[in-house]
Amino acid sequence: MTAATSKNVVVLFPFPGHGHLAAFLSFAGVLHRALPDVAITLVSTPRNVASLRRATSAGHDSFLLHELPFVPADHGLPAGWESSDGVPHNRFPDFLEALEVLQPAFDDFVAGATAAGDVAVCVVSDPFLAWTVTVARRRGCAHAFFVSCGAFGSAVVHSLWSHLPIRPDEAGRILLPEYPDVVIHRSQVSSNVLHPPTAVKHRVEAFFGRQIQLGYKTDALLINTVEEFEPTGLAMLRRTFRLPVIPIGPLVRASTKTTSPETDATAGAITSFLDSHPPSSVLYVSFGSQFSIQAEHMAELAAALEATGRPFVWAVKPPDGHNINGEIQPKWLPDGFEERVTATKKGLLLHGWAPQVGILAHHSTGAFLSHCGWNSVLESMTHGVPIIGWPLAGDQYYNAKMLDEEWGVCLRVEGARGDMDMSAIIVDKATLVAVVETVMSPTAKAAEMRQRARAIKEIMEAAREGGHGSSANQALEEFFKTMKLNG
Ligand SMILES: O=c1ccn([C@@H]2O[C@H](COP(=O)(O)OP(=O)(O)O[C@H]3O[C@H](CO)[C@@H](O)[C@H](O)[C@H]3O)[C@@H](O)[C@H]2O)c(=O)[nH]1
Repeated sequence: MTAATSKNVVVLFPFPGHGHLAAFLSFAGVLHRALPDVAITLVSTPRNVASLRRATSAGHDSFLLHELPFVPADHGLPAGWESSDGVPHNRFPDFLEALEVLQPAFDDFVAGATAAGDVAVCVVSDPFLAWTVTVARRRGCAHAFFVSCGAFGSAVVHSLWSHLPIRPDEAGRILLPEYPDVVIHRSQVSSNVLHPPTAVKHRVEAFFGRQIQLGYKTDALLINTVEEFEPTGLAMLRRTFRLPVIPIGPLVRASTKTTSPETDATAGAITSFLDSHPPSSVLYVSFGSQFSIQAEHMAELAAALEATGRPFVWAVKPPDGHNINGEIQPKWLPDGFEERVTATKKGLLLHGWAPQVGILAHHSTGAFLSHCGWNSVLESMTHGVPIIGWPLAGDQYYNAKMLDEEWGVCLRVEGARGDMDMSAIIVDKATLVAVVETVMSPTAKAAEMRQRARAIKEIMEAAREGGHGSSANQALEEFFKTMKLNG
């Protein structure tokens, strides 16, 4: 691939949430390596730009940052609410609507970028910021969505959003008109999108209605996935959108180096814990950067982990309804739980940010109990680690469904299907013990899951950017052609 002239400008606009920002950062890195002379700018609100700047100082120095003015209080949001990570689920519609007001400032920025005349400006945004299409069209720019979720999950979510409000049948089944083969259960969709309507649901419906219509006006969909890993989901999206649907993945963060005495100490403790256990014997538990399980489920999970006696590393966060970046209160875990598992060297509780990729890369990690956020899915699959799926919201249900039904690499926790605000979720100690034992003990199912995870790992390795004939390279070429960038 030859270098482009600096007359190419790519403007990347991620949705403000950790998983989305991280995926866009990886994408920026890939773009820069493929076309070093393209000017890449990441655009976001002040706090997110500050966090991207910190990431920049850790090695991403290949792009510029641009800050759009955003004051949460102007939209009735508490100070600091600039990232979906800190926004409680019942305020999510407020957050989504607030971001729509960034449009005039973004328009000014794109107008400035195109002012030079002979510059090709291309806008790549998150689908949650679909209004960027309007700006791109107004300013004569190419536009693509970069979807940091998987293809199957995106197709299902898109279908659900296209038919709001959702009316399950008497058995709780939801049929997707575009995809008659896919059946979703009522407990696998957010209550925000279910019939009967309420004032909040009307707002969510109106927001998604706007996104859906704009979604068809883009030039391409870039998906952080791999053709051979998600043929069904990609085919579904291509059928629906009739646009280039380009699997650009797997974009997965590298296992990062530690940068402070504090993180060095944590990393050291994790490594020595993992080193002290046999290969594939440790269960890693994490529910991502935005979600947490309910308080009663935390207690059941802790009791189950202790009962199995299987070694585990748990990136533990306060339960749903609390600040998930806050301290763990003793009442959320069984009495003396952490002290006991630490003393017996059976468990390691990680408070704060866990070095997830490093843990998944360690040979002692045997399975991942995960909410099935797409980044976690890709990180697990690129390291050949099978998943115990405990989805909590949105695409996570469909990611788990795809991994389970298409690949047999994920065992879903029975009963963990309800969304965050449904009281009818039943996940108890016995259920959790059974599923952990199935995956962590030498069962036929566990062996099969490991073998399938290894097969997916190979697919991911073959696809990765850089290798000769890699499908990620082909995808990039297709992207450059569609966006009319010089490759
Ligand atoms: O202690 C932690 C917690 C998280 N992570 C990282 O944070 C990311 C989490 O991403 P993901 O697994 O996708 O979960 P969420 O943060 O919940 O991601 C949101 O965004 C995803 C798409 O980008 C969607 O698939 C999810 O449903 C949505 O919740 C991953 O890279 C993890 O490695 C850590 O490194 N340490």
